[in-house]
Amino acid sequence: MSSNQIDKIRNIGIMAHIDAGKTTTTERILYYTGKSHKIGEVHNGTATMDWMIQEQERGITITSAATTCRWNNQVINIIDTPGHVDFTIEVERSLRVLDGAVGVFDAVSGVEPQSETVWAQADKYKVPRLAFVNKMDRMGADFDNCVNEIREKLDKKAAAIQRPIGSEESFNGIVDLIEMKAIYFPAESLGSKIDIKDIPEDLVDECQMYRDELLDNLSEYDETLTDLILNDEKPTVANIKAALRKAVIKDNFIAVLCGSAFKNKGIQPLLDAVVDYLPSPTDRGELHGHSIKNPENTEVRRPEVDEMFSGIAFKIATDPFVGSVTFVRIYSGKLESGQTVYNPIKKKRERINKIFQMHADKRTELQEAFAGDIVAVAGFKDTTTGETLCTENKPIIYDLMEFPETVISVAIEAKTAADEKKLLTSLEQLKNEDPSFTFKNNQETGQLLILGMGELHLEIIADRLQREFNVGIRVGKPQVSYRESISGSATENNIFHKELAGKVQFGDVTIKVEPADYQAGVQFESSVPTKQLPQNFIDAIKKSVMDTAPGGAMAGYPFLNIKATLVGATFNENESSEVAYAIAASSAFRDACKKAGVRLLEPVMELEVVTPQDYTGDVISDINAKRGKILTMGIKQNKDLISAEVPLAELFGYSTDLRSKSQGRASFTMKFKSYVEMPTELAKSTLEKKGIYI
Ligand SMILES: Nc1nc2c(ncn2[C@@H]2O[C@H](COP(=O)(O)OP(=O)(O)OP(=O)(O)O)[C@@H](O)[C@H]2O)c(=O)[nH]1
Repeated sequence: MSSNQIDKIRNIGIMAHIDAGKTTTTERILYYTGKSHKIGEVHNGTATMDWMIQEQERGITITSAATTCRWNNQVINIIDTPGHVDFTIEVERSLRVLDGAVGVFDAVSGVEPQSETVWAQADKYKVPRLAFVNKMDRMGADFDNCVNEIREKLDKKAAAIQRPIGSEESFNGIVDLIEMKAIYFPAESLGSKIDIKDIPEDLVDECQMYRDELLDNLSEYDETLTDLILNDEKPTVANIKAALRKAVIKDNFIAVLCGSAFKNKGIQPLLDAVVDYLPSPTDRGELHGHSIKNPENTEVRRPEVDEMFSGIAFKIATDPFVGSVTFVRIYSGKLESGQTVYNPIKKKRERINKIFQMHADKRTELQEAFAGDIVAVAGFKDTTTGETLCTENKPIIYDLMEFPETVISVAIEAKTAADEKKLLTSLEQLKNEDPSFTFKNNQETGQLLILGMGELHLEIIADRLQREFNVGIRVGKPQVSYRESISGSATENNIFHKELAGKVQFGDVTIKVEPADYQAGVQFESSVPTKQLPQNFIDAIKKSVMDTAPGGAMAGYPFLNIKATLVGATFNENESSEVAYAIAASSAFRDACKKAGVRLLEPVMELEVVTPQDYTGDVISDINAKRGKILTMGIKQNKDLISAEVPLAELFGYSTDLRSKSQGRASFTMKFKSYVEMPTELAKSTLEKKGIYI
């Protein structure tokens, strides 16, 4: 169903907090668009989009699944993303390549913490959105509260374009505020047939009021609409739709819809809204990237089929039938099976052996694919997540995506020698698929550590190793993944001048290190001019510093928040060698860090607890005992809402803790906030428990 009519494509993501109903909504979309003939349900493990065994067993989405369907003559490519914070990389990489998104909210819970995170991710990539307030059938559903929370918590201009008819058990339809019609979804037809009627009399005034509010909001974005309103003329449905489309696409205005995916209500109007208001790839405009020769120069591509090919590889997965496949969003030009494309970051050619359109874990082979399409490609060897693919004669590099820092580790060991053999290649494959996962050898203990975003993330990795890759492993307890940083500035020189491989080699490097205020590894700069030291030696120094950084200088944890500057170097015409500069750079960098004072950093989480008031006191004193800091207190659904920052080290097993403290009535969510310096004595005793003495 690939389309070379690019303005008829919508590439959308479905995103939200865990359990808001993303997968259920997507399953209904597949059913009503005729893509599937039976409705799949999350709770009985039959959802098409949750195809992994771990997803079906747990009723959660772990990996983002892609599919394609048609609605009103348009092609909609959909990516259903996970809601759990441990799988945030899936949301990040999907949003990087999507043109629009539907944020799903639970009508009872409103805007939850993970919704705030995914909305911030969508803001970063400027992805226009619609909001779907789901679960209107649940007790306590409150549509207006949800609209207000979108405005307040997500800081968005938003207005309802629908009103619910009835609520909770009696929720049975919606009013379309643009057409001013009531829409019902009779249960007998599983919602396939819809009845359009006049608005119930008791709702007419209320709906008129909300329609006026909508028009008021929209007049800011569209002069035609403003003129009509000022002249007391009635805008047509077409006028309003045009203004809304403009507002959503250009200014990130949020149109809010409602329904109940589980009860089959509200899905067809949501699909109409996707087509009417979310952008096609053309609406997103020209694409800007960097030139390969001079990264300061901009390269531009039009989102058109007759333009040079360009795309982004945003996901690598293992397909049981095809092997490794790379998901590619095509931004310009077209791809043909058998063709070769260029990866300008790896400086490698990649062959397109096969092109597939994916439907969760099923696939249809295509001979060609066009600008705007999202496809999976078999045959790539070197390309990893986030890299650009383009034509070799005029390369372009699109901005890379950001990958989150790992915060937790678990030691694993192979059960048998045969398992040992398979373990490293399996871990390599998992790492290739998932940039938020990594593994390494713990230098002190010799143990193999797997590192990731949270307990659930690593639990799923361990489970996949055993079941999918058939590797027998023993798994240790989760441990905090610490970082090292420096508390001041220092400069160190190192000279390497020795015989190596039968030849005297020379390298002289002076490096300055200073703390940097950003949550990323090490940043390298050179203030040495290339007439003093040729560029290839500066490159070797940079690579050596970057390779040294993950090993730290105190307890073997990766360095974070450090700026390293090459401030001095001498050159020896006959003896200078890249290896010698690399060796000198590694020592100079580590020594400078030690001189500057190495500190241990620990991950701190943002914790939100919702608890009945009876337990608030206990919950707060427990947070204080865990070295936590209470940030704010509020009310949510008649319960106390406590926001705090707590070190991850104190939060292992918190769900059991909180359950017993509140007799199972309090709930919590947490997400990574930042790495923070540990008090010296605590850092010392933490490391001593690991057998490291500083
Ligand atoms: N009452 C009610 N329940 C719903 C509705 N939509 C979904 N659910 C239920 O809510 C639970 C979570 O739904 P999912 O569709 O898995 O939610 P999700 O957002 O995809 O969850 P994750 O992908 O794991 O984050 C399931 O048990 C659904 O059956 C709804 O409209 N009303």
